[in-house]
Amino acid sequence: MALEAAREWAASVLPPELAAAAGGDPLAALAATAAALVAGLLVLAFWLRSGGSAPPKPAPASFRPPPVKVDADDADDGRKRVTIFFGTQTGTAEGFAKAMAEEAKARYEKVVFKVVDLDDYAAEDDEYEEKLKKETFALFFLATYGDGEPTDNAARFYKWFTEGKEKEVWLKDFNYAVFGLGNRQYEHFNKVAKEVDELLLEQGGKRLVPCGLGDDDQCIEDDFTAWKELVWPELDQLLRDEDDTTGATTPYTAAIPEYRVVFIDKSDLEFEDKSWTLANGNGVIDAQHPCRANVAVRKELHKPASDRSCIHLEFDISGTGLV
Ligand SMILES: Cc1cc2nc3c(=O)[nH]c(=O)nc-3n(C[C@H](O)[C@H](O)[C@H](O)COP(=O)(O)O)c2cc1C
Repeated sequence: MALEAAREWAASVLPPELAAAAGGDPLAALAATAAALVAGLLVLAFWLRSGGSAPPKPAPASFRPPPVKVDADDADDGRKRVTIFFGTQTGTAEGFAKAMAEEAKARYEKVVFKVVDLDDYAAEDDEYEEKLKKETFALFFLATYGDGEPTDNAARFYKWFTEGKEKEVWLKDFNYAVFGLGNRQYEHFNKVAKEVDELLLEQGGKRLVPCGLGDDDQCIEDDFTAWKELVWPELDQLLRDEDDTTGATTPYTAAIPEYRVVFIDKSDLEFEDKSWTLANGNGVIDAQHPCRANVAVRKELHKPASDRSCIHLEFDISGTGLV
């Protein structure tokens, strides 16, 4: 009887769909609803006891910024640094810059020397000023072409440097020297080097020696050697520590490409090897991939009374692919 009364009461309080889902028994539906409610309350109580926070998410994979690659030459280890820039078209300025660096490394063992292609120095023009401000010792090897134009790899720097800004003093503690590569036969002899040398001075740089004027109409190697002899005493003062025992006359290690010179008497040749003048087997011919060619003209430019020698050579480049 009491069970029947409870069933009637349950039917009056529960929606008919729930009773239908429980097989038409409102009391069973009520019991199932109560059980679900109790289970929900238990989960809620457990969640509140655990501090009410959301279930922990899986820990994100730890993020580490990619390691910054520090060039050993750029690390700030307190050592003095010299940057040797080059602007070249056919490789001579680059060869001189590398030769200078090699010799300087032997002279100043504690100093870091870096040879830099001017094109690679800054990705954007804005970076030139920022980067140059951090330089303290800089050497420039700059060739001139055309109507006193810079080489392709120096063109962007030269435009920025000569046209871009007002000529106020912005270089501080910037010791520099410039060696120009040119040819006196041209109207604008060494214009690029002279211009850069002058502007660096105007803009606050400290010129160590007069601009070297290499002339490949004569012996440009001699000009380079003479200029270096002026530079070393200046660098000695700036780069040598008191405890530096490295001798000033450390032998010179050339980094410029070396070639073997073989004198052949034609009468010794059993047959004339025509393949001598053919291309070098590489896709390109440059300072690193030279090709063979016969000497067509050889003249000593110095008079017999001179204690120097400068030889004018003309090569027969037919068959090399250069013409
Ligand atoms: C086509 C041409 C144009 C040149 N124009 C000039 C010039 O205007 N002024 C100058 O002093 N030298 C000029 N030179 C000489 C070069 O600057 C010189 O040969 C230099 O040593 C080249 O250096 P690099 O091998 O580093 O490019 C010119 C040479 C060539 C082949």
